[in-house]
Amino acid sequence: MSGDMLGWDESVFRDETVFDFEYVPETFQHRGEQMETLKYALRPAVRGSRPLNVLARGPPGTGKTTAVQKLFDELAGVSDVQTVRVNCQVDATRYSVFSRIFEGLFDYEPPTSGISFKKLFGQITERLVEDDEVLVVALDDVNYLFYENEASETLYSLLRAHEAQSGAKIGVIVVSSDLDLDVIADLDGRVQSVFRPEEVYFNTYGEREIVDILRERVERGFVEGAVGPRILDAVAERTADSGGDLRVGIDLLRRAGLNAEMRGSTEVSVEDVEKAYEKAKHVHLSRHLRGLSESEQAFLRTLAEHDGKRAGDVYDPFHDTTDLGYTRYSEIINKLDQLGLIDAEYAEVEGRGRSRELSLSYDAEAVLERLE
Ligand SMILES: Nc1ncnc2c1ncn2[C@@H]1O[C@H](COP(=O)(O)OP(=O)(O)OP(=O)(O)O)[C@@H](O)[C@H]1O
Repeated sequence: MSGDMLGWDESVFRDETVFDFEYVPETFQHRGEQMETLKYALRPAVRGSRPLNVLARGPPGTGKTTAVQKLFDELAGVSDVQTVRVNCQVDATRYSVFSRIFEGLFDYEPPTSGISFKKLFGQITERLVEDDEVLVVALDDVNYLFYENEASETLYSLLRAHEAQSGAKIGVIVVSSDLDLDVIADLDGRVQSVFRPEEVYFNTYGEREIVDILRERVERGFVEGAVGPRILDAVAERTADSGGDLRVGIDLLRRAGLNAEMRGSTEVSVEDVEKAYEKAKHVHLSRHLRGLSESEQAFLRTLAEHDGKRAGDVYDPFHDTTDLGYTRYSEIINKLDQLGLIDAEYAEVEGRGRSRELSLSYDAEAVLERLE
C-alpha cells in the first residue's frame, strides 16, 4: 500500500465521537465571560438559597447548551442542589416540562395517565422542601414554548413555586436562540413582574475563534497529519460565512473526513471540505425538521409542491392529506415562519384584501430529502 493511501483497517479518525453534537468538549474556549455570569447567578444555590434567574440568548451553535451542561456537571458534585435541563423542542408544554422535571428528581417518569398538573407540581415542590434541596431548571430552546403559547404558564409556575409551597427553591435558566423573539416582552404581565433575570449574551464566534475551538476537535478526532492547518482554516472560513454556527464546522470536519476515506486517502483535502459543505450547510434545517410534528411535516411536504402560492390555495391540498382545519393550519404557518423554515409574507390581492404568500426558506429538494 503506498504511503498516502488508507489500508482497509485504517481510518483518518482517531475518535469519531468528538463530532457528535452531544459531545461535551473538554475545554470551552471563548466563553469565559458568559460562564462567569452564569456561575454568579447560580452561586446562591450552593449555599442553599434560591439562585438568580438567567436569560441566555444568542444565535444557534454559540455554546449556550454546552455552557449549561458544563455548569450542571460541576453542580452534580454539590449536595442538595438538583439540576434538570429540559429540551423544549421536545417538551413544549407546561405539563411535559414538569414531567421532565419530575423524572429528573425522582429518576422515573410520572404515571402517564390521569395525574393532574396540580398533583405533579405538588409532588415536585414537596420533594424539594422535604429534602431541603435547591432546584435549577434550564429551559433550553425556550422559544418552542412561545410558539406553542405555553411559555407564560410554565414560567409562572416555576417562578411562583415558593409561594405555592413555602420553602421550595427553584431557579430558572431560560435559553433562547430565536433572536427575533423578545422573551420578556412576550410574557404575560404577571410573569414579567416576577421575572427579572440576569442576562447573558452568546455572540457569534469569529473566524479565528472558530479555528481555536475546532483545533481541539481535530486533535482529538483525527489521526495526526490527517487535517492540516490549511484545511482547518478552510473549514472555519465556511463556518463563519454560513453564519457562525459551530455545528456547521463540526459536521463539516466529520463529513470531509469521510470523503477522504471514500477516496482511500490518509489526508483530508480542500475538495473534500468543499464537497462536504453542500451537506453540512444544512445542519440547521435537519435540526429543525427533527423536532416537528407529523402535521407540521405534512405541511412542509405540501408546501414543497406549492411553493410561492397563497395561504388559501395551499390549504386545500394540506387539508386533503391531514384533515386538519384552518385554525391549526394558521398556527402551523406561524410556528414554521418563526422558526425560519418558511416565509409567510402578506401581499395585497386584487379584490380579496391581504393574503399571505408562502414559500420555503430552503431548497425544496433539501427539505424533502430530510423529511423522508
Ligand atoms: N466554545 C466552544 N468550545 C468547544 N465546542 C463548542 C464551543 N461552543 C460550542 N461548541 C460546540 O458546538 C456545538 C453547538 O453548541 P451548543 O449546542 O452549545 O450551541 P447552542 O448555542 O446551544 O445552540 P442552539 O441555540 O442551536 O441550541 C456543540 O457540539 C458544542 O460542543
